[in-house]
Amino acid sequence: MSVVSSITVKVPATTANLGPGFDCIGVALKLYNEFKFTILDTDELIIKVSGLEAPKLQTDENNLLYQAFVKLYQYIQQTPPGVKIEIKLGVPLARGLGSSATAIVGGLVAANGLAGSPLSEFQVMELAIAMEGHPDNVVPALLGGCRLAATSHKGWEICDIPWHRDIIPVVAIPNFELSTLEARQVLPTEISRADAIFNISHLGLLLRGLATNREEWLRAALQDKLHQPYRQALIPGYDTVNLAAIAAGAYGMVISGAGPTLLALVDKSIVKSVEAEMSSAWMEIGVGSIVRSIFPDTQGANIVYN
Ligand SMILES: Nc1ncnc2c1ncn2[C@@H]1O[C@H](COP(=O)(O)OP(=O)(O)OP(=O)(O)O)[C@@H](O)[C@H]1O
Ligand SMILES: N[C@@H](CCO)C(=O)O
Repeated sequence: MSVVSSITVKVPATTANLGPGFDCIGVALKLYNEFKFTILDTDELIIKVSGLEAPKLQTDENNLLYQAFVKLYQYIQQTPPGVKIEIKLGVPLARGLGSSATAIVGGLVAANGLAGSPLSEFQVMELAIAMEGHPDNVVPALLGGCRLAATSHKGWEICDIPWHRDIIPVVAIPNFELSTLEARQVLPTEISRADAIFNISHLGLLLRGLATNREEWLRAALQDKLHQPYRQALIPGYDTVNLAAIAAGAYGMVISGAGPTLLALVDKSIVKSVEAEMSSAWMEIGVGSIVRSIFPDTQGANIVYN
């Protein structure tokens, strides 16, 4: 086991659910947070944050990245060392782009690397799922690509989902936050059989649509009855942006993760017009936003030893 004293981990943003795949599917995106951990010879905790929305992050032991770091040391029954953490934020916070998953995966992967890799990637993934409470962001954040997670007698089965290269995600990120906690509180605890059948069939269609880029399948597949109907009211302008995306030719629009970011899936030939229409739709009702296409990331969390 080689133990190092400094490590940098780069972790991608993710978009979870993709409409009907609530709590089980997500895809990594080429937008990153970078975390550098340096072990100190005192028991101090120093956290420095730079980049997007840096002042919003806690810089004490309540910081989620640090909590994940500590979690791994507790799991391997070691005392966490004093550490300096330098955070470069590229993923906006509490917008439905998996910022908390980057922190959980980043802290666990860094601690595992610094401790000499006592845990396998699968064990790190299990810890990450337990911390986040659902697998759909942390799994693609760790492994890259589009991933489906299902429970099994062994714990989890993870399946890589083929993604046709001409399908481009366009994200419309508003200038307000929505915490996952709040967006989960509006969901019903029970659903009807009809809604369950609706989502099972649409998720199946989505998997084939993603593999083939077949227009009529994707146009039908991005619908959902488990979470989006209840969350739309938390996102001002949802209907306006949805209509604009569809009118511009997107296959469909969904809530990215728990929101408030809205995500359109688009054939590469019309990306620019969908970006422009979604952006002006939000502007019309006075919501500032950043709208851009972001390609899927295939690498996942990436370690750089210093
Ligand atoms: N890089 C980070 N370092 C430490 N904590 C972070 C970091 N990024 C996010 N967090 C914590 O996670 C919170 C956001 O988590 P939340 O689950 O509400 O949103 P999200 O992960 O961005 O969205 P979603 O889960 O819907 O994709 C932040 O308010 C912050 O407390
Ligand atoms: N599947 C999760 C993703 C956000 O963490 C949700 O929609 O609540």
